[in-house]
Formats: sequence, structure tokens, C-alpha cells
Amino acid sequence: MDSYPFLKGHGTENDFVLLPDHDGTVHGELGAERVRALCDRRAGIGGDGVLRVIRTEQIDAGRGQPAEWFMDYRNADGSLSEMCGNGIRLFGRHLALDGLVDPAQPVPIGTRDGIKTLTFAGGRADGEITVDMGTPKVLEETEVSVVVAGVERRWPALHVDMGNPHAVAWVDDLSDVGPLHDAPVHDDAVYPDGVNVEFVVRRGPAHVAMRVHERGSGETRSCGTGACAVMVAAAFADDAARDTDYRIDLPGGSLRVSWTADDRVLMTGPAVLVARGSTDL
Ligand SMILES: N[C@@H](CCC[C@H](N)C(=O)O)C(=O)O
Repeated sequence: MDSYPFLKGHGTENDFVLLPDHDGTVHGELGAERVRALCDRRAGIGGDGVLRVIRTEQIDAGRGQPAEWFMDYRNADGSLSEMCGNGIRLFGRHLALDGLVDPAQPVPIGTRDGIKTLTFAGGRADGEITVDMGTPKVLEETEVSVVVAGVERRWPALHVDMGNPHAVAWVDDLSDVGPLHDAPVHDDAVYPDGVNVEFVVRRGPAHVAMRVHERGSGETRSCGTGACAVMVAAAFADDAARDTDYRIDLPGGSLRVSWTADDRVLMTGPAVLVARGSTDL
């Protein structure tokens, strides 16, 4: 393979390399080594993950899903995940701006966690995007821990499944968890495939702030599925009325999330394409 096209963008500074590969002929299996090379922030393009843009009929994981396009998501270390909330808005932005979908209509996207439907504000390709993230699962409470300056700190953490696994821990201050260079320690029996860990503080009514350590990508500036898991944990703790809009602040920006009366989580936020080109990586 010589050079091939890419786009680069972010959602609340959770950044991704997009690889158009509509018929699955450009990248074949898309190996972990290539993903790591693309995401490398010094020797590559740089990103928290890679989104391959492929037709659902061309990928085993997508076949049978009633959507033309499939988001084939990989973490920066090359591992697969079921879903990416910031990535799917960016994926939709690219499809809409490049005329591959009609933003005036709801846009279904295939993922390893099934179909997610995107709505563009004002029916505009550059409008804010709301994603129907599906039904969350609130599971058991466990513990997570980190070592800060040689001292182990532990917190109870609620297991929330947003298609991918999350552990949500309430802390007194977001600096309590230290620099998060290493993955927080979790219970492998509860999270056999690893976990995304969110640390959360309250900012006001229906308003929280969080940091996240992502499975496969390390600490990131934002995580869409993580923001949804945090909203669900907060609404659960608050016994909040359904359809309450929560504001979730992250290091890279803010997202709005609500849990509807019919048990679906809706996430709204920005998505920005910043570059396109071709690469030999
Ligand atoms: N940043 C993403 C989540 C990406 C996947 C995650 N690291 C996992 O392995 O489950 C988001 O915006 O949701």
C-alpha cells in the first residue's frame, strides 16, 4: 500500500484519525500496529483512536445492521471497543459534510454495540449533533484505586455499561487522583475486558465535572460514553426525574446528556474536522 486518505478531528478534544475505506479494500484487517502508528503523537498523525469509515455490508461486525455506514473504532493501542461517543459525532460530521448522508434526516450508524442514530441541529451538516446512545445498564458497585505520590487511594465505583464498560467514582476533588499516568486498578472479575474509569465531582444541580482514564488510550480530554455513564450514575444518585438535562464538564469541553422516560441516553455536543490529507503510514 502506498499512500491513503485520512481526516483528523475531535469532539471536545477527544481526537481521532478517520480512515475512509468504504469498500474495505484499502485497509484489509486494519492491524493494531498500523493503528498505533497513526495515533502516535510524535511519529504519526496523533489521536486517541482511529475511526474506519466503511459500509456495514463490507465488515463482519456490521453485517445485518440497518445502516449504510459502520464506525469501525479502535483505541490508540490498537484494541477494539464496542462504542465511542465522541467519535461517532465526528464520524457523522464527516459523512454529512462530505455529502455521504442527509443531515436533514436521522442518520443511523452501525457500531459493535448496534445502531446509534444521529440528529443534526437544524438539519445542517455543521449543526450540533445529538446521538441516541441506547439503553444504559446500571450494574454493581465495586472499587477502583490509584497510587498518588506512593499512597494508594481507593473509591467505590458504580459499574455502568454504555455498550462499553465504565466505572464511575465520586471524588472530593479531581486532583485527588493524581496525574493518571497508570490505569486505575479495577476488579478483573467484574471487568474481564478492562474498563474506562471516570472520576467525578459535583458542580451544581444537574452539573458535574469529570476526568477519565480510557481503556486502550490512557487519560483523554473527553469521553462521550464516559460522560453518559457519569450522567446515569449522577441521575441514579440524585433520583433525578427522567429527561433532566445534565451538563458534564470535561477537560476538553462540555457535553449535554439526558436519560429519557423511555430509558434511552441522549448525548449532545460538538464535532470538529481539522485536517484532511494522505499518509504513507
Ligand atoms: N473516547 C470514547 C470511548 C472510546 C472507547 C473506550 N476507550 C473503550 O475501550 O471502551 C468515547 O468518546 O466514548
